[in-house]
Amino acid sequence: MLAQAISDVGTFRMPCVTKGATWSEARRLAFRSATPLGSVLVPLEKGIGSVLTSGVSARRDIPHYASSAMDGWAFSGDGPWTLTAPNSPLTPGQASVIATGGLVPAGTSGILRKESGLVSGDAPGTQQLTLKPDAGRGEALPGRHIRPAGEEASAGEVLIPAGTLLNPAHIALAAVAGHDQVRVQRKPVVAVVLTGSEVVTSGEPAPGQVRDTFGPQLGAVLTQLGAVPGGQRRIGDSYQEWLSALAVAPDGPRADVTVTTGGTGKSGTDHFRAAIEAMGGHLLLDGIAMKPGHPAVLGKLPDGRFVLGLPGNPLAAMMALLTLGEPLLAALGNRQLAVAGQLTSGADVEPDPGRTRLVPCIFSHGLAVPVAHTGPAMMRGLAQADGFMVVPAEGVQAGAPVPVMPLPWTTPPEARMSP
Ligand SMILES: Nc1nc2c(c(=O)[nH]1)N[C@H]1C(S)=C(S)[C@@H](COP(=O)(O)OP(=O)(O)OC[C@H]3O[C@@H](n4cnc5c(N)ncnc54)[C@H](O)[C@@H]3O)O[C@H]1N2
Ligand code: MOO
Repeated sequence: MLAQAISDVGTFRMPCVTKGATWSEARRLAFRSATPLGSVLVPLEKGIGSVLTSGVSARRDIPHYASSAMDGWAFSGDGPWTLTAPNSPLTPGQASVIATGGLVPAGTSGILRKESGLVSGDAPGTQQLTLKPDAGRGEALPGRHIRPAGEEASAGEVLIPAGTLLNPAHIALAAVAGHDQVRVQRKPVVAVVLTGSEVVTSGEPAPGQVRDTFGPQLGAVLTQLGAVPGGQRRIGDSYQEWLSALAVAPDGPRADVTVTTGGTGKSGTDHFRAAIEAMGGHLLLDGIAMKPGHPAVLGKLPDGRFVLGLPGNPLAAMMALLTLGEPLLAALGNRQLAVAGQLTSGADVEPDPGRTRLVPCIFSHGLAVPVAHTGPAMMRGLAQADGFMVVPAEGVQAGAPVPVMPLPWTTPPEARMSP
């Protein structure tokens, strides 16, 4: 149940934390807690993958001059033609050598392709150009093989409308249209703080240690969720380390969101809540009635930064990221809140009173089929999955509809290539 979002404390209205939200409430709360970041001008190549906020128009006609579409000769009037120096105006009966893309001289009627013409004589000024007998019909007609100015676009024409998700071809078109920068929706910058003195980053961990599952994947997942990775930091389990990791150096990079992993529980080494409070921040949401990932926390610091606390258990953390992080980043990036789709359940899933279960599954022939190895500390099931089922507390029976969410890296089934 959603607790009240604001409570009165004396004459102040203090933000109040929502505890134990349902899965849907948690997503909505995360989405509503943020407003879109502004737009930003970026160099062309940095705009790929961003949403354009100001349309791109042609600065002038494209192409901006009439050019030759072939290697050969520019000619004027009917042949035979006397060859003159290239790049000079032509009068009827004259022709001059031109290359593909060359500026068409004034007075040009058309372009004769190299393979369609014959040059006789050697002395400059006396060479004659004639049409080869086997040249195709119409090779010397007016306008032949000329790319007229403005053929692709007229000056002022909108080439890429605002709202377009920019791909490399859009960026090339913006360059052709004379632009050096594009105005795009700013993406949230997300810093990551990985906690836990038992976490090792290479090789095989000793008993009591765990191999880091977050460092290698979070940058990519955050990028797929529309964020710009803003650096990773690793700390142990002390409160002081938490405080200094969440503090921002005055000249350091500014993140919009900091994601932490671990430390969301209630043990002596779990400092998320205390650190947020000590820094003058507040919690927006503390815990979600879901499994796995129930200890997930969302807070906000006085500098406006959001802090998303993911549980340490690997699958729990990813489900928490997709539950809270995905809507938060969507709101900051000016995108819609994604809603669950619906498939038919391919298996019975038992009731679990009071909480939603997020069950990694594959999508196959319209069915959502749960995968094995989906304990909160496991990654094996998620690595096979296309998405996850959002199973209500009362469970779901095989053959019944079930809400599903795709994983950020999953290609929609209709877009998959056949082998
Ligand atoms: N008494 C209770 N204990 C626990 C509860 C509870 O309700 N009462 N909830 C359990 C659940 S559910 C979760 S999830 C975890 C949340 O734990 P924390 O967020 O405090 O995380 P840690 O305790 O630091 O670590 C938990 C687990 O995750 C492993 N871990 C941490 N970082 C990494 C990493 N980078 N790569 C791989 N694995 C990592 C860590 O070693 C622990 O095994 O609390 C339960 N306990
Ligand atoms: O977040 Mo825990 O499953 O619910 O591991």
